[in-house]
Amino acid sequence: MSERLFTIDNAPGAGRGVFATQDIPTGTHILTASDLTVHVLFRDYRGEVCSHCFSYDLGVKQPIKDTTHGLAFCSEQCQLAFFPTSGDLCMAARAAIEKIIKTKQNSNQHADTLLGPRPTPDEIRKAWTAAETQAALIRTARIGKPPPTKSRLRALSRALSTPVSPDVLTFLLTSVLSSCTSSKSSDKQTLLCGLESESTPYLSSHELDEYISSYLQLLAVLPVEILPFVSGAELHEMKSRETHNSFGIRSLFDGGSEFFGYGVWPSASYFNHSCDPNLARRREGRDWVFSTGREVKRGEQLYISYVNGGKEELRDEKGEVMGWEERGRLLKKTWGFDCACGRCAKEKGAKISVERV
Ligand SMILES: C[S@@+](CC[C@H](N)C(=O)[O-])C[C@H]1O[C@@H](n2cnc3c(N)ncnc32)[C@H](O)[C@@H]1O
Repeated sequence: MSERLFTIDNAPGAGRGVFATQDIPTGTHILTASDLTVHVLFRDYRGEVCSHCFSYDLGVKQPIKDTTHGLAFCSEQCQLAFFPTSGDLCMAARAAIEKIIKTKQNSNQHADTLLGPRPTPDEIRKAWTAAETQAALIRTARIGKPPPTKSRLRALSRALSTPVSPDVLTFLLTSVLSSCTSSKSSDKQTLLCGLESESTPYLSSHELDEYISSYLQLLAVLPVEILPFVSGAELHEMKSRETHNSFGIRSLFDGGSEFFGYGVWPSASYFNHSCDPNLARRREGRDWVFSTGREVKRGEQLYISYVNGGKEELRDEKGEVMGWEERGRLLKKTWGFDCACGRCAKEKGAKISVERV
C-alpha cells in the first residue's frame, strides 16, 4: 500500500485499519490492488469466466478454451497476459491438477451445505499433524530412490483414490504456485501471512477433510520439482488468513448476482467495514480499485462495505432498509464479527435512548 494518502494504524474495536494522512476530496483514487495472491474460480463456471480478467457473459462460453489446463479466455490478449505469470512448470502443474479433476470421482459440494460444527483449533492441529505421516510417505514414494516400499505406494494410491474437491484443489494450487514462482510473488505470500487470521477457519469437519485430502493429492500429482513448495503448514496458514480477507469475484452487472469465486489481494485487506462507507470499490479485471465516495478529513478511517460494494442501502426480503440489528446479524453470519462501525453505534444508541424515554 502507498503510504502517501493513508497509513495503517490501530482501529479501536476492529484490529488495524486504514487512516487518511491528509484531507482527501471526493472521487480521489486511493489504491489499485493488483496483488491477487490466491484465488479460485468455481468449477460450476468452468469455461464461462475468463481465467485472466474474470469477464463473464451470462453463461456464454469464452471463445478460447484450454481444456488441458482447465482455463478459458475471452481474448488472445488475456491468454497472452496469463502465461507470463505462469511459466512451463506452473502450466505442467495446472495440467496435472486438471487431469486428476477430470479422471477422479468428484466430491465438490458447496461449503454452506456442509455447515458445522466447526472443528476446534485442537482438532485442526491433530488432523494436519496426522496428515504429515501420509505426506512424508507420498513425498518419498515420488522422489525417493526406487524401489518404493509398500507403505509408500499405499499412501500414494490412497491419496489418488480419495474423491477430489475441484474448488479446494485449484484454490490450494494457486497458493503453491504463488510460493514457487518469482521472489516478488514470495513477497505476496509474506504479505498474506501478515493478515488477520482465524483459528477455526473450516466450516465443518468435512471441509477440513477436503483441505487435507487436497494437500495429499497435490503431493501425489504435481511435478516433483514443485513438491518442496507444497507445505501442509503453509496451506493451513493460508486458509486461516483467507477467511477474513477474501473478496468475492462476482459479475459486474446486476449487483454482482453471479458469484464465480473469491481471492485475496493482501494490499486491500486492511480496509475495515462500515455500514456507511466513505470509499467505493470496483473490480477492474483482476484488480480492485478504491476511491473516495465522499470527502474525507485527515485522521478519518477509510472504510469499505464488505457486503454490497457500499453503493446501495442493504434491504431485507420486503425491500425495507435494514436496521443495525439485521445488518449486524448479516455481518456476524458472513464475516463472523460484531460490527463496531459508527453508523451501527449511532443507531444502536438512538434505540437505547428511545427505550429509556
Ligand atoms: C479484511 S480484515 C480488515 C483488517 C483487520 N482489521 C486487521 O487488523 O487486519 C477484516 C477483519 O477486520 C475486523 N473488522 C472489519 N470491520 C469491522 C467492523 N466494522 N467492526 C468490527 N470489526 C471489524 C474483523 O475482525 C474482520 O474479520
